[in-house]
Amino acid sequence: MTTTQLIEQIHKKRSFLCIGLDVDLNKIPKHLLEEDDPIFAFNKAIIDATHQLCVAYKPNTAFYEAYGLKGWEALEKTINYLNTNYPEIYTIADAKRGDIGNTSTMYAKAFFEDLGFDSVTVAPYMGKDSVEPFLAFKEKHTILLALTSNQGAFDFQTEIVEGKELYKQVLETSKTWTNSQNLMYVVGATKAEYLGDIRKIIPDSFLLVPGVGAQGGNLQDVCKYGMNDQVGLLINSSRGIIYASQNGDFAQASAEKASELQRQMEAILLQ
Ligand SMILES: O=c1ccn([C@@H]2O[C@H](COP(=O)(O)O)[C@@H](O)[C@H]2O)c(=O)[nH]1
Repeated sequence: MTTTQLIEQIHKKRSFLCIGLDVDLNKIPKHLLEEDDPIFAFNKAIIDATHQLCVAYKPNTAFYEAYGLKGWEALEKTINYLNTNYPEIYTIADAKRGDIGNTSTMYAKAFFEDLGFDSVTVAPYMGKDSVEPFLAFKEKHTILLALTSNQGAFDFQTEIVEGKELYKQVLETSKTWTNSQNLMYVVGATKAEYLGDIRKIIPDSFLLVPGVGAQGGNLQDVCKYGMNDQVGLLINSSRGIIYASQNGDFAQASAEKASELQRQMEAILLQ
């Protein structure tokens, strides 16, 4: 999906919500454990109940890799289900990859060609030759970790290196890479006060913003400092939506949580 198509979907649905599909078998309703593929059964129910309220889904691959082959198969079934039934939905593989060039190429093939995701998250710290193999896929987006939502972001990302915070160096340097127009960036909702500075460096890029809900980030603050005239934000919530209930009504409960965020987004878009 192109950036233009993503923006069209945001306006059509009056939503820039991304729902995180971080499936933990200890947290899903017990009756689903009797299914052949409980992870996919859970995802399918959540997707069917929420797809009109969001523009994107973001499975974090850790939650699939943890279950070995069955987990990877569930991930494949989930992305196939989305691409077949809801092609208007933007898909993000939150895999945080990045390695020497030939290895990055194989990661890019795995997520873009084999699985068919629209985008993948990538760590920037191995530099240009570790990220450009992802950017070589011109129809896809590469989402670079810039300023993450966790406390550990202050260990390195905000450290001053040669007079400038490291995350700012990442933003500025990444703009010089081949096909950098296909970059998006991860900025945690818990770091909303940094968004003003971030927008000075990358005014036009889309930001994937996790950390609303369970991690305490505030939607209004993120929009105040991070929204641009193309919206430019995908706000992710995972646990806050998908684990709204552990009972038979879990899908409906997730839709209610997603709807709460969508209504707030609609009000912000109308301002
Ligand atoms: O800086 C980051 C980067 C990625 N994440 C991921 O987003 C979701 C957040 O889940 P919640 O349940 O809504 O807290 C999860 O997959 C993280 O690994 C992040 O939180 N922060």
